Amino acid sequence: MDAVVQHPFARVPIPAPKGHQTTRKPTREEAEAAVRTLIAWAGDDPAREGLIDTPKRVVKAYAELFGGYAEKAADSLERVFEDVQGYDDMVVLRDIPYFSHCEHHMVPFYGKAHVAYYPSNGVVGLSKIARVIDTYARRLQTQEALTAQITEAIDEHLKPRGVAVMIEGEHMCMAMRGIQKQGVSTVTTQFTGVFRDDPAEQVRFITLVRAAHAPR
Ligand SMILES: Nc1nc2c(ncn2[C@@H]2O[C@H](COP(=O)(O)OP(=O)(O)OP(=O)(O)O)[C@@H](O)[C@H]2O)c(=O)[nH]1
Repeated sequence: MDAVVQHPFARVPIPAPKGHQTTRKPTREEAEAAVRTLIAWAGDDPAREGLIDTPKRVVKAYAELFGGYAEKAADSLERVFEDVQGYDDMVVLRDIPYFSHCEHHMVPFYGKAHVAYYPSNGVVGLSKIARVIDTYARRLQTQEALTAQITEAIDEHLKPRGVAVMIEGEHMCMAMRGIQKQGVSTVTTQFTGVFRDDPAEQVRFITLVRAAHAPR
């Protein structure tokens, strides 16, 4: 059997060709060869003109689409603004777009994320919340794990009085293949602190999120 490598960011061992070291990330050339194999397996000719550079492009695209493995949410949440001049109510960011890939089929799911927290030790820059979402979305995910990881990162690093995260997603693995149901929206939520303990806080969060979608 081929040796197995444990990529530092991978959750499962990656089969490696014989003779390779056992603890390294596959090279760009190996990744490109894997794309050529998939093209041929799908039934096309990886050597034809239109496809000749495709493995390079795919690997470059993967570096971007899965760039979240090389990032830490903590880095985005490091800088806290403590002087918020008396503000201690809910901060809500709604309709943050995200793109991710399901870990089952490696096809996209995407939609909107809504995040709220009650500051206790200060606030973070608004863009940093969106960065945390991207750090986790740009990995192989389930929507549930994505929701939990975003919630946990904000809770752990900001230590607010509570965090609420709601994610809406359409999964291409359900729309383009398999059951082929288009337009299905999956909604996941996770709450900590006051949001978890007080259902009225959940209602307030959901009301504020929904207000964005109310007809004008
Ligand atoms: N809970 C959850 N399931 C997901 C997510 N993304 C994809 N799935 C589901 O993962 C399941 C994988 O099921 P399997 O039976 O192992 O794979 P499959 O034969 O391709 O299943 P079908 O999609 O039903 O054709 C499917 O039901 C997908 O809809 C996600 O984010 N969360």
